[in-house]
Amino acid sequence: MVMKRKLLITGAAGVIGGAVTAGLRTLERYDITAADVRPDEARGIASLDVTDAQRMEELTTGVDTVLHFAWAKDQDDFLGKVLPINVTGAYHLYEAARRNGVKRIIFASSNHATGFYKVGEKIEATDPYRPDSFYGLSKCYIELLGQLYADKHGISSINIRIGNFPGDDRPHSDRAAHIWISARDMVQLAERCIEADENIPFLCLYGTSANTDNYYDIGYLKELIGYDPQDDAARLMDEAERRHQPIKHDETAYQGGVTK
Ligand SMILES: NC(=O)C1=CN([C@@H]2O[C@H](COP(=O)(O)OP(=O)(O)OC[C@H]3O[C@@H](n4cnc5c(N)ncnc54)[C@H](O)[C@@H]3O)[C@@H](O)[C@H]2O)C=CC1
Ligand SMILES: O=C(O)[C@H]1OC(=O)[C@H](O)[C@@H](O)[C@@H]1O
Repeated sequence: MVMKRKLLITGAAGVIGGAVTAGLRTLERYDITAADVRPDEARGIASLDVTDAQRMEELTTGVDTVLHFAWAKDQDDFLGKVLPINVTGAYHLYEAARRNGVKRIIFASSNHATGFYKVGEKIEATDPYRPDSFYGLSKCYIELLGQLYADKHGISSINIRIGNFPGDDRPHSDRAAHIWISARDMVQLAERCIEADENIPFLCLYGTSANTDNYYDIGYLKELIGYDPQDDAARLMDEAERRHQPIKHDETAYQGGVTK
């Protein structure tokens, strides 16, 4: 009998975690534990509060790869949410992973880790951080937590700087056209990160579809991990225009969509 790779997906009741869990389940190739602070028996989602170190320890037992999508929103409440829930939760995850011999953690980072690069600048995933908010800064911290555990404990850490993934699977704004990722591309990217060479110790990458107007050049990911995105925001925006669906015109000076 072929042993299936054991995955833990956190934040599985959420927009991205839900889509990735459903997509990976249809492949029938993985043994998946899905978990969220909002458990849902009907959807096969167990209970996990990322601030509960003991529960994290239980759920990572015997797991090969964790996909970490759990996140308490209210992005810039540094003292109320970012630090006590999201940063602390990531710490518990890495610690539990270390103790339980988890091989790889795939973390849902964000374009906001580098959101203060100017629109028009072509950036690479190895360029210096330019967080545009406490939210973006917390993503930088957690990416580097991954670097620490990769260097010190040999846990392979892949940080996907996700662009824009709205719940209804279509881009809604001019800015989204540069960073959007479709559900099927997100599932493919997650699967490619799970399957990527086990000797990759640490990797940051931008997670977008094959958008005509992408801020980032992601073409190299095809050779590196086999990511071959199928969708393009420009195509869907043309379609939206034909159907008179509203598109927000929200171009800003900075890639994260922020103003000073
Ligand atoms: N949707 C987007 O456009 C982007 C999302 N991301 C990142 O991707 C991840 C997922 O985002 P979404 O699916 O959009 O968010 P979401 O809010 O739909 O999903 C997050 C999930 O985490 C769960 N959660 C909250 N607190 C928790 C806790 N203490 N313990 C366990 N689970 C908890 C929530 O119940 C929710 O189901 C987040 O880390 C987010 O920062 C990054 C860039 C873009
Ligand atoms: O930049 C964006 O569009 C997205 O980036 C993120 O990191 C957020 O989690 C998401 O709510 C935003 O919509």
